[in-house]
Amino acid sequence: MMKQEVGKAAADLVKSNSIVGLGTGSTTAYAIEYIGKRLQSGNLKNIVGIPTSFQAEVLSKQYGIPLTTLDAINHIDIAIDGADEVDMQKNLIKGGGAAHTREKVVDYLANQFIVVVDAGKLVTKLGSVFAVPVEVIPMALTPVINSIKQLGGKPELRMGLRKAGPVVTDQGNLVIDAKFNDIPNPANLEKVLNNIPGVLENGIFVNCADIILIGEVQDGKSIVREM
Ligand SMILES: O=C[C@H](O)[C@H](O)[C@H](O)COP(=O)(O)O
Repeated sequence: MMKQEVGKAAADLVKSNSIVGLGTGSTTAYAIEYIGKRLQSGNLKNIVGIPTSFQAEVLSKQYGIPLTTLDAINHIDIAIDGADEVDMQKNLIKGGGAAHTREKVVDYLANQFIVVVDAGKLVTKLGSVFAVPVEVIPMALTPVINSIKQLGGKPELRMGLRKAGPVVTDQGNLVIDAKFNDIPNPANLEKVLNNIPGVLENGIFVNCADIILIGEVQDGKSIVREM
């Protein structure tokens, strides 16, 4: 319910004649659904979406949102995406759905990036609950795992659910979930992780989010507030 409300609130921020980054995950899925409904009802006109994953592409097609690629456009007006953790400085951990690499490309390009979360995603210290997803090319798996250990992280290869073996990303790579007990400097860890040979991208997003929309229950009612 909270996810639905916050997804709808974000969808309402999309204006006609705009290019929209469409994020990944269960919360953004509601935003995509409502954008589709607004198009259908004529309340929203002439938008084109840039999907951040195969999931976003499938959902957008299902809800009738026309899509394009980054080759065909020169800017993104607004992007809507979920997050796994949000700290007070609007730093994020993303990639719970293994989509953080494409999400980072699209979300950073957007003039306005709206994050949609429920209140359970808010943390005082980034990394205190969630591990940092690190997308790695398959041949580099072992050296990257060793490098993460040297950085003080606890790396775990993400395994599939209802699929034997590891999760494979939309790019055909693997995901290591790296748990750090403390991330004193998220911007620095983002750079250090991306500097390990064989790492494609990690899920720390710094200086990217403009608006955080938070869904929560107050007095038994679902409400949406801005951070
Ligand atoms: O890779 C997935 C994304 O970063 C999602 O946006 C993130 O995991 C949040 O997903 P959800 O809204 O399902 O919690």
